[in-house]
Amino acid sequence: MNVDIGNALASVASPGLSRDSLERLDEQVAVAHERIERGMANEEHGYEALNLPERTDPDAVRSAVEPVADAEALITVGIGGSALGAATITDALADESDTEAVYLDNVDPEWVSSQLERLSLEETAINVVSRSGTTAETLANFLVVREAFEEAGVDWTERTIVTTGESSPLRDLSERHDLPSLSVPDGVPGRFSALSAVGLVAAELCGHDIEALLEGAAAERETLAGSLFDCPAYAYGATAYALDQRGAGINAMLPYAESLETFAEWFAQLWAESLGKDDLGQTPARALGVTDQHSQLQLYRAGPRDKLVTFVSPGETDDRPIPTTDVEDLAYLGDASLGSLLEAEFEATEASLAAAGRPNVRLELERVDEYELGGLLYAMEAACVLAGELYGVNTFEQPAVEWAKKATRGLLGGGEFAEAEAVAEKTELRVER
Ligand SMILES: O=P(O)(O)OC[C@H]1O[C@H](O)[C@H](O)[C@@H](O)[C@@H]1O
Repeated sequence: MNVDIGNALASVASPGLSRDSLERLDEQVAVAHERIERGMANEEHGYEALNLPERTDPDAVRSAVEPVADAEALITVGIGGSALGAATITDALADESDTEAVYLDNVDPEWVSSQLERLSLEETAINVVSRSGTTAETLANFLVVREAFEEAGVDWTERTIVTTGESSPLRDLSERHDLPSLSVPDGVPGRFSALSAVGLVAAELCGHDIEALLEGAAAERETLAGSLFDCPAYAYGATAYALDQRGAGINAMLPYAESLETFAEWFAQLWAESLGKDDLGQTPARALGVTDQHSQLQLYRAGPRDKLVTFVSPGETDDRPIPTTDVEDLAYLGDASLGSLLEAEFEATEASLAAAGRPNVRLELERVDEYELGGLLYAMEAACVLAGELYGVNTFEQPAVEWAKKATRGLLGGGEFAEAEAVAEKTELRVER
């Protein structure tokens, strides 16, 4: 992945950066890099995620998937970090696959039922993924899926893979039913686990080259260096952090490929859960080029000066010519293709933001394939770890999420009532029709 931070500089942007301020920040980047390398070398919690390109064993993934290799669909039952990495990969590469990847993360009953009703369950495999093995949504959806298989007369134990952490209730279940199981590696938080078995099971079953994903990530790992001017991932992380310090508290992620829409969702969890603590952090906003040019661009160019826009250029794509027409007003489209139109819109939008003094950064892929995608995921994780060091927060915890998790359990009678009572006692100000 390459990164162009030119449009984040003060000459064109406000709240922009100057080259001098980036050079001063680079001293902090050097210190942060040493800390990151030390954490990786000592396999410390969180930092260990940046070792995944060397640690992940593609053969273990392949043998777990083997019994269901002919499945027409794979239901991944998981949420947050246990679903979004895998979904980013299979959505980005969906065109190359005959196997449908379905993700049951939400517990919206109508949606879950509609998915189970439309799939042919005897041709479907299940991967239940939870690092903790205790997430209510995942366990509830798994129980529902299991029951649907039983009702359809399909032996779910023949079609289920379990991906979980070491001391998890799901591990006991996989042992009891002798299910193929994979580990969420120790020291790897869910949102940093895309390049472990968590992200790779669906990719493998859908026929993607998981080695190439890891190779792309390993190549990015090689670029980690003590200066933001030598390392694209750090250039991004440091620029995003520095712009936030100047008021760009929102980071709008704007990939210019339909296939990368889920990547923006994955990035949102990574950035929000990792950096949003101690009253600090930068709010990720999900967007899609060119669609959001026609819905959000007005705000990005002329609204509050509180945003960084991150463009993702997908590089080479299959193209499709635009047919010629004798309608005079449309003649300019005559020599164009959908691809060249998309590219022109991308450049025009970047320039329009820059001209209005709105900072933006461009992440460049050569194309959307396994290698480039592995590099992009790794680079964003490294960028996030660097940003966490610069903010001085604990990047790898998410204590604020736990409160609501416990309260939900409490409301359902599963203990931890202190939080549940707080929910029940909330102040109400209802306006009724
Ligand atoms: O993998 P699990 O333990 O089921 O966790 C799934 C998700 O749960 C919570 O919402 C955490 O905040 C996320 O970071 C995590 O990815």
